[in-house]
This record gives sequence, structure tokens and C-alpha cells, in this order.
Amino acid sequence: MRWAFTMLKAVGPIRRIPRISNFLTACAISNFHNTKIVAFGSTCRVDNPPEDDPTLTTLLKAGTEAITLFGKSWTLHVTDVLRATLEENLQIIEDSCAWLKENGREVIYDAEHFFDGYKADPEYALETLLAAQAGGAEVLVLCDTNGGTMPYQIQEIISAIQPRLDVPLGIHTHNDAGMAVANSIVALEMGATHVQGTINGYGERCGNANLCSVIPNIEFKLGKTAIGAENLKRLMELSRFVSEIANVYHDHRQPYVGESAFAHKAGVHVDAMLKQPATYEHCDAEAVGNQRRFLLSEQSGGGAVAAKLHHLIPGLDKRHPTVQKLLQKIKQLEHEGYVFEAAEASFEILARQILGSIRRPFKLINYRTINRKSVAGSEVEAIVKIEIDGQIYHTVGEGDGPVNALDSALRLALESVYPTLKDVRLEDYKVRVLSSADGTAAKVRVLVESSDRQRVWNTVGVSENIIEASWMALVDSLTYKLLLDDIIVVG
Ligand SMILES: CC(=O)SCCNC(=O)CCNC(=O)[C@H](O)C(C)(C)COP(=O)(O)OP(=O)(O)OC[C@H]1O[C@@H](n2cnc3c(N)ncnc32)[C@H](O)[C@@H]1OP(=O)(O)O
Ligand SMILES: CC(C)C(=O)C(=O)O
Repeated sequence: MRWAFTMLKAVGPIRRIPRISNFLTACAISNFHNTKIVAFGSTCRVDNPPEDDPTLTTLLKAGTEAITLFGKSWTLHVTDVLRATLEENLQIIEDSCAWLKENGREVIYDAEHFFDGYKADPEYALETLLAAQAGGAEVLVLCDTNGGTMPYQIQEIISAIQPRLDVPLGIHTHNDAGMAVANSIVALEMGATHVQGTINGYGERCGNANLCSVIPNIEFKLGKTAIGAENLKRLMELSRFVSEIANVYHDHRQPYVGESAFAHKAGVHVDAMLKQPATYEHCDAEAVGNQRRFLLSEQSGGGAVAAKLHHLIPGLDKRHPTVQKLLQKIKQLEHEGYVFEAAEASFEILARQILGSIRRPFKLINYRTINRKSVAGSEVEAIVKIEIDGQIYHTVGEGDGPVNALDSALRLALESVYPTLKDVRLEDYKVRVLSSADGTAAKVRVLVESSDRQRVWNTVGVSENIIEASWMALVDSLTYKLLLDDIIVVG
């Protein structure tokens, strides 16, 4: 199986060379074990012989072992976009592939709009592939560029062309009809041996085939080896890493690698899962580096609560009075607007309070926020007074807003006693109005996501006062970090 995880898609005129070659020089001296960097660009222009074409010469100068060339398969694109004749397009495909081959490169040919082209004129679309094959392309990648092809059409078209080609096929799909992964899998099932996609499916419009789904599907559903069991265990870590680098919120609902992929909420599901894990899961969470989670909510039963407490009290019976007490408390708080399924850290703190296995890190005496707005701009300040082990801390913090200022003031006091709190980052802050009919007097729910770069956790606060709700979620977040670090655990 060949992989095209990421492609260098910006190869263009000469003026781009320095930036690209810096990147490629860095790649060339990196010691990749499983990765091959591939330069990417189009066939030459009709008016240019390959050796004078700025795109092709730049691709060659990139110095990569392999080059992906894309060319037109659809008559509409040839006539209306390239503004060339159908024969000229066949010629530039063959000549471009052949010239790169003559210059010692491995050539991957991406047949742009192949499926739409085939629907419009099957014979011509096939001829474009034959031209690339004649030019020496090592693999012919069929692209569903507009993302509108259905899996059964992929199957029909591949069956029709396969007998007429001699080189291996690849697949490149987009997700405009929500079929990118399905279409890739169909093509692979039919014998394609090269798949192009992106981590988390990031890409133009609705995205590309999500390799975080394609890869485990190959391993678990097609029964073939893609990256192997050991690498597969790091898939979720990779998915999170790429979203972090891209500065895009990690999608909890992603198959296999989303935080919710193995999260169970309904009491009936949780009860069955505890009896037999195969009842509500199609594969093993740990095989892709994920983990099973039981979410607590007003839909929970005792089984879910007991399972949640397993790491604190192994073997706890779901009918135990503590379980029932906690269950009642959760239902009452959820009725007031809390959501523990999205705030597991707050649940753990609540459970430990009921079990008496937590020491609160500080006692609040009071806090206050001051918002000063003038023509010169706005200033926000928070003053916090707390007690830690009998000692009073009185601190002032400034911020962009009252919550930010409160966070600064609280940390100023706490970090001198609990230095690991310096590692806590607020990743996300969400506010939801719970009873909009009450206008500005409505209750709000604040959800905070925090991390210490190794772990991520979520906390919740609910109040009629947005600052109060934020304070609650903030305090739970810092408290949970101290729990994770074993600093305030009791017993
Ligand atoms: C199919 C895909 O989606 S692959 C993703 C392609 N990647 C990108 O578009 C991102 C990077 N792109 C770029 O940097 C620029 O668009 C460049 C450098 C490639 C071209 O820049 P420019 O020369 O300024 O042209 P511009 O972007 O305006 O137009 C695209 C040109 O490519 C031509 N072109 C499109 N497909 C092909 C092809 N398969 N073979 C040859 N030329 C092609 C178009 O006809 C158009 O040429 P024209 O100006 O003569 O009409
Ligand atoms: C040419 C390729 C790689 C592409 O993005 C497409 O056709 O979808």
C-alpha cells in the first residue's frame, strides 16, 4: 500500500523556488523512515515544451525523488479552462510525464476530475490515463475532484477501466457529498494500491478523504496492512497533533480518533457495555490510541456512575448507597443546567467531594471585578482574596475581560503554593444561555477546556451571573490539575 499523506501543492513559477527549496532542503536532511516527500504540480502549458515550462522545471528543481503531476481528464476542463484542444491535452500529459521520467523522477499521475470526465466522455477520460501511462507514470490516481461521485459509481467506473490499464491505480477523493472515505475504501477494495488524503480530512471546501478513517478501515474492515498495529495505536495522538499545528479545534465526533468515538451515554448502552464490550462498539478503542468513556447525564443509570468510580473504588456495586447518592446529585445538577458529559473533570471533583477523597486547594474569601470603560479604551481588573493553609492571599490581576482578569489574579495567588498550575492553559471557553426567555436574567452555563500540554480536561459552572459561572468552571479546572498531579488527593 502506498501513501500520500500530504502533498506539496504550491509548486509554481520560478519566483517560488527559494521558499520551496528551503522546505525541501530541510526535508532532504531529515531522516524520515516511512515518509517520502513528493513535489506536486500540473502538466506543462500547451505553448511550452516541458524543458521550458516554469512549473515542470520548478518541480524538477525541488529535488524530490517522486513528483505528482495533475492533468485534465474532463473535456469541459480541457476546452473551457485550459482552452486547448483534446489532442493537445493528451500530448502535454504524455510529454510532461515522459520528461520527468527522463530526468530520473518517479511520476505519480493525478487524473483531475477523472470520474466527472468519465461520466461526460468515457473514452476520452481513459485516453488521458493511457497518455500518462505511455509517458511512464508509475501510478494513475483517479480523482473525484468535485467530490460528488457515489461509491457505486466509483465501483462501476473502476471495473470498466481496470482491464485496459497496465499500471497500478490510486484514489484521491473529496468530501462534498460526504463520500470521501467510502469512495476511497471502494477503490482500495477493488485493487487500488495508493490512496491520497489528509489527516483529519482537512482540505478544500468540505475536505479530502480523512486518513484517520481510511487507515483504520483498511486495517480493520479490509483486513489489509496499512501502517501496522503498533503505529495505529498512535493515530489519535497524530490526529490531535495535526489539529494543534493547524490551530483547528479537534473534532470530537471524528470516527476512530474523536474524543466521542467511544463515548457511551445512554444508561442502557452503558449497562450493556459493562456486561459485554462488543455490544455497542465496532472495534477496540485502544487499537487507535483512543479510550472508552462513559458519559454521565440525566440519562445515566447506576451502572454508569459505578463504572465512572471504578478507578476510585474498584468493584463498587451499582446499587451501593454512594452510587445512588451521586446519581441523584447528578440528576439534580443537570436539571439546574449542568452537563457532566462535557465536563468530566467537574464530575470527578463532585464524586470525590461526596467520597471525601479530595482536599479543596483553597478557601474563597471574596473576589470582585472592575470594568472601566472610557474614551481611551477599556481596562478590566480583578481582585481575589483567598485562604490557603491558614494564610491569606490578596491579589490583583488584569485581563482582556473579567474572566481573564479573575484567572490572572487567582493564579497569582495559587501558583506560589502550587507551581504546576503554571502549565495550565485555557484551550476553550464556551457560554450557553440556558433560559433565553428570562433575557439578561437568564442562567448561563460556562464550559471550559483546559490542558497542561499532556492532558486535556473539561469543567462546568452554572449561574445567573456569567462571572460566577466562569469562576466555578475556572476553579474546577485548576483543582482538577492538582488532582491529576496527586497534590490534593486524600486517602
Ligand atoms: C486540481 C487541484 O485542485 S490541484 C491544487 C492546485 N493547487 C493550487 O492551485 C495552489 C497553488 N497554485 C498556485 O500557486 C498558482 O495557481 C499557480 C502557480 C499553480 C499558477 O498561477 P498563475 O500562473 O498565476 O495562474 P492562475 O492560478 O491564475 O490560473 C491557473 C492556471 O493554471 C492552468 N492549469 C490548470 N490546470 C492545468 C493543468 N492540468 N495543466 C496545465 N495548466 C493548468 C489554468 O489554465 C490557468 O492558466 P491560464 O492562466 O493560462 O489560464
Ligand atoms: C489533482 C488533485 C490532487 C486534486 O486535488 C483533485 O483533483 O481533487
